[in-house]
Amino acid sequence: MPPAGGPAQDLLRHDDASRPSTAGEHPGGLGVRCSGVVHLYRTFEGHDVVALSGVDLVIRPGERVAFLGPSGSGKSTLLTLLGGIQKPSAGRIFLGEHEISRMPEPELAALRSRRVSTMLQGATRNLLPYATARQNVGFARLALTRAERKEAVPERELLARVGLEEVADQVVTTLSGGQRQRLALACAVACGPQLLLADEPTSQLSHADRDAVVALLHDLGDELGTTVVVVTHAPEVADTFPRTVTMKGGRVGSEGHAGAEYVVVGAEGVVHLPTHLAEEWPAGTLVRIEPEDVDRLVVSRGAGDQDQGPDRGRGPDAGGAGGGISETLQNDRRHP
Ligand SMILES: Nc1ncnc2c1ncn2[C@@H]1O[C@H](COP(=O)(O)OP(=O)(O)OP(=O)(O)O)[C@@H](O)[C@H]1O
Repeated sequence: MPPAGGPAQDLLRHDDASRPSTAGEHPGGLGVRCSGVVHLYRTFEGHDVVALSGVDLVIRPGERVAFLGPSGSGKSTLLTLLGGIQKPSAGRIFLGEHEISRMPEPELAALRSRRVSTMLQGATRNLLPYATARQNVGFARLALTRAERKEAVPERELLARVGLEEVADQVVTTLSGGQRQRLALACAVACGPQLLLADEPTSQLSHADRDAVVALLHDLGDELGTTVVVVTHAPEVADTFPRTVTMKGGRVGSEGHAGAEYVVVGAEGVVHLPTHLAEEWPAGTLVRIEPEDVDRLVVSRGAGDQDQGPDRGRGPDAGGAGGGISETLQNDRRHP
Protein backbone atom coordinates (compact mmCIF):
# COMPACT_ATOMS: atom_id res chain seq x y z
CA MET A 1 0.00 0.00 0.00
CA PRO A 2 1.29 3.33 -1.08
CA PRO A 3 1.82 6.67 0.30
CA ALA A 4 -0.85 6.65 2.94
CA GLY A 5 1.71 6.13 5.63
CA GLY A 6 4.22 8.45 4.02
CA PRO A 7 4.89 12.04 4.86
CA ALA A 8 2.00 14.39 4.20
CA GLN A 9 3.86 16.50 1.70
CA ASP A 10 4.32 13.48 -0.55
CA LEU A 11 0.83 13.56 -1.96
CA LEU A 12 1.24 16.22 -4.60
CA ARG A 13 4.48 18.06 -4.14
CA HIS A 14 7.03 17.58 -6.86
CA ASP A 15 10.27 15.93 -5.76
CA ASP A 16 12.34 18.37 -7.78
CA ALA A 17 12.27 21.52 -5.69
CA SER A 18 13.61 23.56 -8.59
CA ARG A 19 10.46 22.79 -10.57
CA PRO A 20 7.32 24.37 -9.09
CA SER A 21 4.14 22.33 -9.11
CA THR A 22 0.46 23.14 -9.09
CA ALA A 23 0.39 21.70 -5.62
CA GLY A 24 3.34 23.79 -4.56
CA GLU A 25 1.28 26.94 -4.94
CA HIS A 26 -0.52 26.23 -1.66
CA PRO A 27 -3.69 27.98 -2.74
CA GLY A 28 -5.38 27.35 0.63
CA GLY A 29 -8.91 26.25 1.30
CA LEU A 30 -12.21 27.68 0.21
CA GLY A 31 -14.80 28.48 2.87
CA VAL A 32 -18.47 27.57 2.49
CA ARG A 33 -21.57 29.43 3.69
CA CYS A 34 -25.12 28.15 3.25
CA SER A 35 -28.10 30.20 4.25
CA GLY A 36 -31.64 28.83 4.24
CA VAL A 37 -30.84 26.30 1.51
CA VAL A 38 -33.86 24.38 0.23
CA HIS A 39 -33.82 21.79 -2.53
CA LEU A 40 -36.71 20.05 -4.22
CA TYR A 41 -36.63 17.26 -6.78
CA ARG A 42 -39.49 16.79 -9.17
CA THR A 43 -40.20 13.10 -9.82
CA PHE A 44 -41.31 11.66 -13.17
CA GLU A 45 -44.82 11.44 -11.77
CA GLY A 46 -44.72 15.20 -11.13
CA HIS A 47 -44.43 15.04 -7.31
CA ASP A 48 -42.02 17.30 -5.47
CA VAL A 49 -39.61 15.66 -3.02
CA VAL A 50 -38.12 17.97 -0.41
CA ALA A 51 -34.49 16.90 -0.10
CA LEU A 52 -33.26 19.94 1.86
CA SER A 53 -35.56 22.04 3.97
CA GLY A 54 -33.43 24.93 5.22
CA VAL A 55 -29.73 24.31 5.64
CA ASP A 56 -27.68 26.91 7.48
CA LEU A 57 -24.04 25.97 7.63
CA VAL A 58 -20.62 27.61 7.70
CA ILE A 59 -17.43 25.70 6.91
CA ARG A 60 -14.22 27.62 7.43
CA PRO A 61 -11.39 27.62 4.86
CA GLY A 62 -9.26 24.52 5.34
CA GLU A 63 -11.73 22.80 7.68
CA ARG A 64 -12.33 19.04 7.43
CA VAL A 65 -15.89 17.97 7.91
CA ALA A 66 -17.74 14.66 7.70
CA PHE A 67 -21.46 14.74 6.80
CA LEU A 68 -23.37 12.00 8.59
CA GLY A 69 -27.04 11.11 8.86
CA PRO A 70 -29.63 8.52 7.93
CA SER A 71 -30.33 7.52 4.36
CA GLY A 72 -32.42 10.16 2.60
CA SER A 73 -31.52 12.97 5.01
CA GLY A 74 -30.02 15.07 2.22
CA LYS A 75 -26.24 14.56 2.54
CA SER A 76 -25.54 13.82 -1.13
CA THR A 77 -27.87 16.58 -2.29
CA LEU A 78 -26.06 19.12 -0.12
CA LEU A 79 -22.70 17.94 -1.43
CA THR A 80 -23.76 18.36 -5.07
CA LEU A 81 -25.06 21.86 -4.31
CA LEU A 82 -21.75 22.81 -2.67
CA GLY A 83 -19.94 21.45 -5.71
CA GLY A 84 -22.04 23.58 -8.06
CA ILE A 85 -23.40 20.49 -9.79
CA GLN A 86 -26.98 21.46 -8.99
CA LYS A 87 -28.43 24.81 -7.94
CA PRO A 88 -30.64 25.07 -4.85
CA SER A 89 -34.37 25.68 -5.28
CA ALA A 90 -34.08 28.48 -2.68
CA GLY A 91 -31.51 29.94 -0.32
CA ARG A 92 -27.96 31.08 -0.89
CA ILE A 93 -24.62 29.29 -1.11
CA PHE A 94 -21.27 31.07 -1.04
CA LEU A 95 -17.88 29.53 -1.79
CA GLY A 96 -15.41 32.06 -0.52
CA GLU A 97 -16.72 35.38 -1.81
CA HIS A 98 -18.61 33.86 -4.71
CA GLU A 99 -22.32 33.20 -4.51
CA ILE A 100 -22.62 30.01 -6.53
CA SER A 101 -26.37 29.72 -6.13
CA ARG A 102 -26.75 32.64 -8.56
CA MET A 103 -23.64 32.20 -10.65
CA PRO A 104 -23.97 31.95 -14.43
CA GLU A 105 -23.13 28.47 -15.75
CA PRO A 106 -19.84 29.37 -17.53
CA GLU A 107 -18.41 30.84 -14.31
CA LEU A 108 -19.68 27.87 -12.34
CA ALA A 109 -18.04 25.49 -14.81
CA ALA A 110 -14.72 27.33 -14.41
CA LEU A 111 -15.00 27.05 -10.62
CA ARG A 112 -15.76 23.33 -10.88
CA SER A 113 -12.86 22.62 -13.17
CA ARG A 114 -10.24 24.53 -11.21
CA ARG A 115 -11.11 25.20 -7.60
CA VAL A 116 -13.75 22.69 -6.50
CA SER A 117 -13.59 18.92 -7.01
CA THR A 118 -16.52 16.64 -6.35
CA MET A 119 -16.07 12.88 -6.09
CA LEU A 120 -19.48 11.37 -6.71
CA GLN A 121 -20.54 8.19 -4.95
CA GLY A 122 -19.11 5.15 -6.77
CA ALA A 123 -15.55 5.56 -8.09
CA THR A 124 -16.39 4.73 -11.72
CA ARG A 125 -18.85 7.63 -11.98
CA ASN A 126 -15.79 9.86 -11.73
CA LEU A 127 -13.65 8.00 -14.25
CA LEU A 128 -13.47 7.20 -17.96
CA PRO A 129 -13.84 3.40 -17.74
CA TYR A 130 -12.05 2.44 -20.98
CA ALA A 131 -9.16 4.86 -20.54
CA THR A 132 -5.99 4.05 -18.60
CA ALA A 133 -5.27 5.41 -15.15
CA ARG A 134 -2.75 7.84 -16.62
CA GLN A 135 -5.18 9.01 -19.31
CA ASN A 136 -7.78 9.67 -16.63
CA VAL A 137 -5.41 11.97 -14.75
CA GLY A 138 -4.54 13.70 -18.04
CA PHE A 139 -8.24 14.21 -18.75
CA ALA A 140 -8.79 15.65 -15.27
CA ARG A 141 -6.10 18.21 -16.06
CA LEU A 142 -7.58 19.49 -19.31
CA ALA A 143 -8.63 22.69 -17.56
CA LEU A 144 -5.01 23.58 -16.79
CA THR A 145 -3.12 25.80 -19.19
CA ARG A 146 -0.19 24.27 -21.04
CA ALA A 147 2.24 26.12 -18.74
CA GLU A 148 0.42 24.93 -15.63
CA ARG A 149 0.41 21.36 -16.91
CA LYS A 150 4.17 21.55 -17.40
CA GLU A 151 4.63 22.72 -13.84
CA ALA A 152 2.28 20.18 -12.29
CA VAL A 153 3.43 16.93 -10.74
CA PRO A 154 3.86 14.50 -13.67
CA GLU A 155 0.97 12.04 -14.08
CA ARG A 156 3.11 9.01 -13.29
CA GLU A 157 4.39 10.66 -10.12
CA LEU A 158 0.91 11.57 -8.96
CA LEU A 159 -0.21 8.00 -9.61
CA ALA A 160 2.77 6.68 -7.67
CA ARG A 161 1.72 8.82 -4.72
CA VAL A 162 -1.66 7.14 -4.57
CA GLY A 163 -0.03 3.73 -5.03
CA LEU A 164 -0.97 3.18 -8.66
CA GLU A 165 2.39 3.43 -10.39
CA GLU A 166 2.34 -0.21 -11.40
CA VAL A 167 -1.07 0.06 -13.01
CA ALA A 168 -0.66 3.49 -14.64
CA ASP A 169 -1.21 2.04 -18.10
CA GLN A 170 -4.06 -0.30 -17.21
CA VAL A 171 -7.61 0.61 -18.17
CA VAL A 172 -9.99 1.40 -15.33
CA THR A 173 -12.13 -1.70 -15.90
CA THR A 174 -9.17 -3.91 -14.94
CA LEU A 175 -8.54 -2.12 -11.62
CA SER A 176 -9.83 -3.26 -8.22
CA GLY A 177 -12.38 -1.20 -6.26
CA GLY A 178 -9.70 0.24 -4.01
CA GLN A 179 -7.48 1.13 -6.97
CA ARG A 180 -10.39 2.85 -8.72
CA GLN A 181 -11.19 4.89 -5.65
CA ARG A 182 -7.56 5.97 -5.31
CA LEU A 183 -7.52 6.86 -9.00
CA ALA A 184 -10.71 8.90 -8.56
CA LEU A 185 -8.97 10.73 -5.74
CA ALA A 186 -5.86 11.34 -7.85
CA CYS A 187 -8.09 12.82 -10.58
CA ALA A 188 -9.97 14.92 -8.04
CA VAL A 189 -6.76 16.47 -6.71
CA ALA A 190 -5.00 16.70 -10.06
CA CYS A 191 -5.65 20.44 -10.38
CA GLY A 192 -4.95 21.21 -6.69
CA PRO A 193 -8.54 22.05 -5.63
CA GLN A 194 -9.34 24.44 -2.80
CA LEU A 195 -12.47 22.51 -1.89
CA LEU A 196 -12.72 18.73 -2.15
CA LEU A 197 -16.14 17.13 -1.75
CA ALA A 198 -16.26 13.33 -1.59
CA ASP A 199 -19.45 11.30 -1.40
CA GLU A 200 -18.84 7.97 0.36
CA PRO A 201 -15.23 7.75 -0.84
CA THR A 202 -14.58 4.59 1.17
CA SER A 203 -17.77 2.60 0.65
CA GLN A 204 -17.20 -1.03 -0.34
CA LEU A 205 -13.45 -0.82 0.23
CA SER A 206 -11.33 -3.17 2.30
CA HIS A 207 -10.18 -1.75 5.62
CA ALA A 208 -6.68 -1.23 4.22
CA ASP A 209 -7.99 0.64 1.15
CA ARG A 210 -10.39 2.65 3.32
CA ASP A 211 -7.57 3.75 5.61
CA ALA A 212 -5.35 4.62 2.65
CA VAL A 213 -8.04 6.78 1.03
CA VAL A 214 -8.80 8.57 4.30
CA ALA A 215 -5.09 9.22 4.90
CA LEU A 216 -4.79 10.65 1.38
CA LEU A 217 -7.72 12.98 2.00
CA HIS A 218 -6.09 14.29 5.16
CA ASP A 219 -2.72 14.58 3.39
CA LEU A 220 -4.39 16.86 0.87
CA GLY A 221 -5.69 19.05 3.67
CA ASP A 222 -2.26 19.12 5.33
CA GLU A 223 -0.39 19.85 2.15
CA LEU A 224 -2.59 22.36 0.35
CA GLY A 225 -4.87 23.63 3.09
CA THR A 226 -7.75 22.30 1.00
CA THR A 227 -11.17 22.31 2.64
CA VAL A 228 -12.29 18.66 2.72
CA VAL A 229 -15.91 17.53 3.11
CA VAL A 230 -16.89 13.86 2.97
CA VAL A 231 -20.21 12.09 3.22
CA THR A 232 -19.81 8.85 5.11
CA HIS A 233 -21.73 6.15 6.92
CA ALA A 234 -18.53 4.69 8.40
CA PRO A 235 -17.81 5.67 12.02
CA GLU A 236 -14.13 4.79 11.48
CA VAL A 237 -13.97 7.45 8.77
CA ALA A 238 -16.02 10.05 10.67
CA ASP A 239 -13.78 9.59 13.72
CA THR A 240 -10.80 10.92 11.76
CA PHE A 241 -12.58 14.26 11.12
CA PRO A 242 -12.44 17.02 13.74
CA ARG A 243 -15.98 18.14 12.89
CA THR A 244 -19.09 16.14 11.99
CA VAL A 245 -22.36 17.56 10.66
CA THR A 246 -25.32 15.24 11.04
CA MET A 247 -28.20 15.82 8.63
CA LYS A 248 -31.70 15.07 9.80
CA GLY A 249 -34.81 15.52 7.68
CA GLY A 250 -33.17 17.84 5.18
CA ARG A 251 -31.38 20.15 7.57
CA VAL A 252 -28.45 20.17 9.96
CA GLY A 253 -29.69 18.36 13.07
CA SER A 254 -26.53 18.17 15.14
CA GLU A 255 -22.80 18.70 15.03
CA GLY A 256 -19.85 17.00 16.64
CA HIS A 257 -16.81 18.99 17.69
CA ALA A 258 -13.83 17.33 19.31
CA GLY A 259 -15.91 14.35 20.38
CA ALA A 260 -18.81 16.34 21.91
CA GLU A 261 -22.23 16.35 20.20
CA TYR A 262 -24.33 19.55 19.91
CA VAL A 263 -27.93 19.84 18.76
CA VAL A 264 -28.23 22.71 16.28
CA VAL A 265 -30.96 25.30 16.72
CA GLY A 266 -32.69 25.71 13.36
CA ALA A 267 -34.91 28.39 11.85
CA GLU A 268 -37.59 29.66 14.24
CA GLY A 269 -35.80 28.03 17.17
CA VAL A 270 -36.53 24.45 16.08
CA VAL A 271 -34.31 21.73 17.58
CA HIS A 272 -34.33 17.99 16.95
CA LEU A 273 -34.68 15.73 19.97
CA PRO A 274 -31.89 13.20 20.51
CA THR A 275 -32.79 10.03 18.57
CA HIS A 276 -33.61 7.92 21.65
CA LEU A 277 -36.07 10.58 22.87
CA ALA A 278 -37.59 11.21 19.45
CA GLU A 279 -38.69 7.57 19.43
CA GLU A 280 -40.27 7.87 22.88
CA TRP A 281 -41.79 11.31 22.28
CA PRO A 282 -43.35 11.14 18.80
CA ALA A 283 -44.32 14.17 16.69
CA GLY A 284 -47.16 16.09 18.33
CA THR A 285 -46.13 15.21 21.91
CA LEU A 286 -46.64 18.15 24.27
CA VAL A 287 -43.57 19.22 26.20
CA ARG A 288 -42.77 22.03 28.59
CA ILE A 289 -39.59 24.04 28.19
CA GLU A 290 -38.50 25.92 31.27
CA PRO A 291 -35.35 27.99 31.60
CA GLU A 292 -33.30 26.84 34.56
CA ASP A 293 -30.70 29.52 34.15
CA VAL A 294 -29.42 31.55 31.26
CA ASP A 295 -27.62 28.61 29.60
CA ARG A 296 -29.87 25.74 30.66
CA LEU A 297 -33.35 24.61 29.69
CA VAL A 298 -35.36 21.79 31.20
CA VAL A 299 -37.55 20.02 28.66
CA SER A 300 -40.20 17.80 30.21
CA ARG A 301 -43.10 15.76 29.05
CA GLY A 302 -45.82 16.63 31.50
CA ALA A 303 -48.66 14.53 32.93
CA GLY A 304 -51.23 16.26 30.71
CA ASP A 305 -49.48 14.86 27.65
CA GLN A 306 -51.12 11.47 28.14
CA ASP A 307 -54.49 13.02 27.41
CA GLN A 308 -53.40 15.41 24.70
CA GLY A 309 -50.48 13.86 22.81
CA PRO A 310 -50.76 11.93 19.56
CA ASP A 311 -50.10 8.61 21.33
CA ARG A 312 -53.03 9.06 23.70
CA GLY A 313 -54.64 5.98 22.16
CA ARG A 314 -51.57 3.86 22.78
CA GLY A 315 -52.24 3.24 26.44
CA PRO A 316 -50.26 4.07 29.53
CA ASP A 317 -47.32 1.81 28.69
CA ALA A 318 -46.73 3.39 25.33
CA GLY A 319 -43.59 5.51 25.12
CA GLY A 320 -41.97 7.13 28.09
CA ALA A 321 -42.99 7.85 31.62
CA GLY A 322 -46.00 10.09 31.30
CA GLY A 323 -45.37 11.73 34.62
CA GLY A 324 -41.94 13.04 34.27
CA ILE A 325 -39.32 12.24 31.69
CA SER A 326 -37.26 15.32 31.42
CA GLU A 327 -34.17 16.25 29.55
CA THR A 328 -31.83 19.11 30.30
CA LEU A 329 -30.57 21.05 27.31
CA GLN A 330 -27.51 23.12 27.91
CA ASN A 331 -26.10 25.81 25.69
CA ASP A 332 -22.42 24.95 25.86
CA ARG A 333 -20.50 28.12 25.23
CA ARG A 334 -17.28 26.22 24.68
CA HIS A 335 -18.68 25.27 21.31
CA PRO A 336 -16.61 27.08 18.65
N1 LIG B 1 -33.00 12.57 -8.45
C1 LIG B 1 -33.91 12.53 -7.49
N2 LIG B 1 -35.24 12.57 -7.77
C2 LIG B 1 -36.15 12.55 -6.77
N3 LIG B 1 -35.84 12.47 -5.46
C3 LIG B 1 -34.54 12.42 -5.13
C4 LIG B 1 -33.50 12.43 -6.12
N4 LIG B 1 -32.30 12.36 -5.49
C5 LIG B 1 -32.57 12.30 -4.17
N5 LIG B 1 -33.91 12.33 -3.97
C6 LIG B 1 -34.59 12.32 -2.66
O1 LIG B 1 -34.08 13.40 -1.90
C7 LIG B 1 -33.94 13.02 -0.54
C8 LIG B 1 -32.50 13.23 -0.10
O2 LIG B 1 -31.69 12.33 -0.85
P1 LIG B 1 -30.10 12.29 -0.69
O3 LIG B 1 -29.59 11.27 -1.66
O4 LIG B 1 -29.54 13.64 -0.76
O5 LIG B 1 -29.95 11.74 0.80
P2 LIG B 1 -28.69 11.04 1.49
O6 LIG B 1 -28.72 11.45 2.91
O7 LIG B 1 -27.45 11.32 0.71
O8 LIG B 1 -29.06 9.50 1.37
P3 LIG B 1 -28.07 8.22 1.24
O9 LIG B 1 -27.29 8.14 2.52
O10 LIG B 1 -29.01 7.08 1.05
O11 LIG B 1 -27.19 8.47 0.02
C9 LIG B 1 -34.40 11.57 -0.45
O12 LIG B 1 -35.76 11.59 -0.07
C10 LIG B 1 -34.24 11.06 -1.85
O13 LIG B 1 -35.18 10.04 -2.11
